[in-house]
Amino acid sequence: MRLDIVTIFPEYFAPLDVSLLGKARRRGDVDVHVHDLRGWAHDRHRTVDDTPYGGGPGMVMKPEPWGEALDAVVPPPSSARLVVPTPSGRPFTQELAVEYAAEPWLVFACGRYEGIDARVIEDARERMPVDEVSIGDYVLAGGEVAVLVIVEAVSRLLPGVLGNADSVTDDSFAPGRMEALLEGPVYTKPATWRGRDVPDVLMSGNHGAIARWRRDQALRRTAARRPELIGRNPLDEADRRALAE
Ligand SMILES: COc1cc(COC(=O)c2cn[nH]c2)cc(-c2cccnc2)c1
Repeated sequence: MRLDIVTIFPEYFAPLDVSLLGKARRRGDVDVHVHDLRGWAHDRHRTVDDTPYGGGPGMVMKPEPWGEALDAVVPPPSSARLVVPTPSGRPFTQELAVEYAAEPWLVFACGRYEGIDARVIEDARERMPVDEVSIGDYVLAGGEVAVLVIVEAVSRLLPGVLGNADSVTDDSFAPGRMEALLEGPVYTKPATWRGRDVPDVLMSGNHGAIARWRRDQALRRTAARRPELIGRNPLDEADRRALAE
């Protein structure tokens, strides 16, 4: 997979060498290229923003540098999938992460200020798929952190990046599973820590009972923290009992 990232803060992406992605890069599974948008701002001050038409606070990113940058990074007629993190985007979900993990080429546009001139997205849509995605209902100063989130969620799904392949299919939001339950509590050695014991069932070796206990914990946690997700899961009698207790 090739990833291109266009930003006015290329240094934001130094962490990509140390995270999960570092391994994937060294293995050659991912090829990351970071580009400084100012490279396509030709005035003396390398200006990338200007005041918004119609007035209002803040600044808007100018279309010309973006147009030239995207033409250079994705030379026509080639096509990549353009991902633009923005508070006004559609929700970035595990399902979309799985979709992105299957893409050969993703290009990320990091917006700053109040956003990017809308014509940049319109122009790009004429020659590549463009997704405006939100990683959450809050406003960041720029898209860089959102790109790090998306790139990490996607790269961990790439074959071989995670040590244990199972842990990806067991993800609570993995679309492969019939459900979207939150992860329940997890434990490791020591068996007793500060006077607190690991639940006996997990020490029992009874894999049926362990699976039941884990599902009950996930159901209860989901009902308590994300009740809106419960309805997405087919519940059997045992599930309903667990929720009723
Ligand atoms: C591309 O246009 C953008 C991008 C971003 C950075 O992304 C996020 O904030 C985000 C991404 N998922 N969740 C939040 C911020 C704005 C913006 C809008 C209004 C006022 N101030 C800033 C516009």
